[in-house]
Amino acid sequence: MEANAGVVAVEIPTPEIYKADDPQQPLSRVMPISSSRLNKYRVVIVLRLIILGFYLQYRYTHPVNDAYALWLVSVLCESCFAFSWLFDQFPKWSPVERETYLDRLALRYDKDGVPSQLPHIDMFVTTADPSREPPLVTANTVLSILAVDYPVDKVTCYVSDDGYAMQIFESLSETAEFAKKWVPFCKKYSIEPRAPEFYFTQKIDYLNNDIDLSFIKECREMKREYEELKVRINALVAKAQKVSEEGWTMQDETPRPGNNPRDHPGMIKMFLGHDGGLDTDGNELPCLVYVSREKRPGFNHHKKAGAMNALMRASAVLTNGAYILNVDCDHYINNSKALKEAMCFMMDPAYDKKTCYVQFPQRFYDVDLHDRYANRNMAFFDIIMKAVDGIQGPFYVGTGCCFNRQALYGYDPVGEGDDVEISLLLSQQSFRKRFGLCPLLGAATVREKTNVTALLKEAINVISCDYEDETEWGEEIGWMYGSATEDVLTGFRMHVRGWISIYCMPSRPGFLGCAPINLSDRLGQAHRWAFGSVDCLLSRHCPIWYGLYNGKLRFLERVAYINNAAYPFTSIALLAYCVLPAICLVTGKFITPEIKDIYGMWFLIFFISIFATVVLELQWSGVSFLDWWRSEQFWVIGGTSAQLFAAIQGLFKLFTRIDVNFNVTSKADDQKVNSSELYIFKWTWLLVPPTIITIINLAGIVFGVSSAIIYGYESWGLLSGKLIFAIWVIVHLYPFLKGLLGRENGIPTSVILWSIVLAMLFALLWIRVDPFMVDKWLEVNIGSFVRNIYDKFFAKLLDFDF
Ligand SMILES: O=c1ccn([C@@H]2O[C@H](COP(=O)(O)OP(=O)(O)O[C@H]3O[C@H](CO)[C@@H](O)[C@H](O)[C@H]3O)[C@@H](O)[C@H]2O)c(=O)[nH]1
Ligand SMILES: [Mn+2]
Repeated sequence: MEANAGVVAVEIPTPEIYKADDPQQPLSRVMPISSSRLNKYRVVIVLRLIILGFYLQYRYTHPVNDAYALWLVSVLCESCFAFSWLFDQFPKWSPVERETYLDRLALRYDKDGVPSQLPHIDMFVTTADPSREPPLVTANTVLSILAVDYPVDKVTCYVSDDGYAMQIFESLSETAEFAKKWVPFCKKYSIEPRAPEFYFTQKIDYLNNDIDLSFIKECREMKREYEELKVRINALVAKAQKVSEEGWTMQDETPRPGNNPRDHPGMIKMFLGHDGGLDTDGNELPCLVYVSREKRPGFNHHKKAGAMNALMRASAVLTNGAYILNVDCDHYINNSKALKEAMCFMMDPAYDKKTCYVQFPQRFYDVDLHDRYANRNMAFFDIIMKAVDGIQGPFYVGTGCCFNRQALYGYDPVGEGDDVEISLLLSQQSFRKRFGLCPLLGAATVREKTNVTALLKEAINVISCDYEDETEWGEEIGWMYGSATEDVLTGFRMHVRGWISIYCMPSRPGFLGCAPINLSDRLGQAHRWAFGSVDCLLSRHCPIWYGLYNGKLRFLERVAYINNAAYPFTSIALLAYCVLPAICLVTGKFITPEIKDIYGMWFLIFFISIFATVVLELQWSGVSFLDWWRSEQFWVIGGTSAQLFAAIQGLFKLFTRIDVNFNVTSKADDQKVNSSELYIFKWTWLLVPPTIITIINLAGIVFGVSSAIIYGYESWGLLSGKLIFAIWVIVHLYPFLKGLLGRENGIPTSVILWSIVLAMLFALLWIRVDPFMVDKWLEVNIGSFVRNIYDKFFAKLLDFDF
């Protein structure tokens, strides 16, 4: 400013016309997070690191002599937390946010009146269990895809049915019919979202003046049609309850071979598309392909990853889209521009040759108002993912992710001066060893629409059980096998090859899915994730050293992956730490010497620094305090249950090779927010440790307070330290308790019995620790305390002179 003082302002020539179709213009932009905020955050991180050093130094040099074991355990736990904090914190050094320019994309590749230049996208939907994943849920997802805002001949929707379920198959055929009316309606009025169940449950303001009368009429008509579709799909579900042994008869009266989901031939059926009939406006619709891969006993089908690989080959044969976008059956497209959003990155010259995937955050439609079990997972989706996006890219989280097909084929990103047709480099022989016998895989050629019968035959061939024998599917290419969470591993392999990924967060969420609503489903999911992580850490893909030799995985990205794989192990320390306050309260010992000297200061400063990092982190990420607090609570709930078991099982598997199952999470077929489903759960072993922790801490508080009142044997400073410690634990476990007690059927007797047994064991243990105190306490309690009360109140009452 000052340099310009007194100088006549020079007019800066404005560009004649703003050229959005200029190929030099980027299609997206990194929006660095306000540097003043970020810098404050970084300063506080460094301060916290220093303070942590002093704090730990004090802890190590000041053992509690009369409670050495307590002190040692607590110091070990604290060191473990400090260590895991480092791994969690440092990848968050330079988070980013991004912005896309859809208008530039349209001007450059999708001008009105000319054939669209946008690339072909194959959309994959996976469903596995018709009893947990209602066909209506899948139907809605499929409709949102068919109606997506993208050239119809450039989208194909593949549905993988791992349950080989008639109700899924037939409801797809109903859905295809309904799409002929639904898609033109969506496009005509540009409605959002384009999944009818969710469109019709949102409030439509019919009284708004701007609203078109013909819209009202058509909307009512569509709603009626959709209700009819629902009735028909529900009828199919009901019909499927009674299945004969010989198999099904399909709608067109041809028999369907077998009905055993574990033993059946591969099946593909195409609906809509080029010669599948036009919609009510006379336009073509995207092709919809039902795929149920072959299943035979004795084969390892590799769960979801196997299904994805089968789809990848089938789609390579039939359409060979350059990009693949996969969603779980419950994750419908909520923003019809989502595909174009992804293309803003994939088509951008700055990114196109090195971006393996564009990941959207997982968002949910059915989370209860208070998000009791941290389903929204904001600390992950809005903090960690934005942070790794600033390094080498977000993790792949299994759904709402658009892949570059070449990256899935295991190729390296194309560098400067590299040959684009990489597949040509492979000899015939190594090609077979890699991709199997089908010659159509691996290359980037567009499929002709003719000759569909021959292509279908080839597609059936590539989804057979033995196709992958002696190939690199699941090992080097496609979705990775051998992990309960194939997703993170698949993305990790790409990052190791030097690809980058991108996090795409349009303001209207791209996809919405169904979160597990009750505690047992939620813990089951947390368990599968944690087990997948542990498994990865102990496998040959261990992020600590896997791919170190080629040096393409950036250091902080590696740290983030290590943190993602190792976090379940902190649960062992967490368990110990949550039991400590109870032990402290009943034994009268504490993990620190007196809180009064310099230690008290470090302790306080340390907590302030933790609080400051949290506040600043919430500030740059825009996450609310409540969301953060829910994640924090779930860290303790999941840590003392799901993750703890996963960590133990992971170690167990290392020695015994026994795997865990992929139990599909149940999906409700409407928005059952705050419904009774929230309270339904099955009792599992997962619930034992947090239940015991709560009980013993509550008992400890009662014991500690009462004995201090009567007995007054210790300093109030130490007592309040212990109480805060115990309350900290209980407050974190509160949503868990609510889930446990709030259920409709009451606590199963087995839980109560086990709790009593374990509480007694705990008491015995404690009596062994300090039998003298027990006697003293009992005497005091039953003796003087009761007599005191009697003396004070009761005796006075009796003395009352009538
Ligand atoms: O043998 C199987 C098992 C599962 N699935 C499908 O996999 C998807 C994910 O299953 P779900 O039970 O919904 O798991 P979530 O815990 O909700 O899923 C998250 O975590 C998984 C990894 O554990 C990822 O694969 C998912 O994409 C991600 O949404 C569903 O569409 C299933 O139909 C199959 O296709 N075949
Ligand atoms: Mn899910």
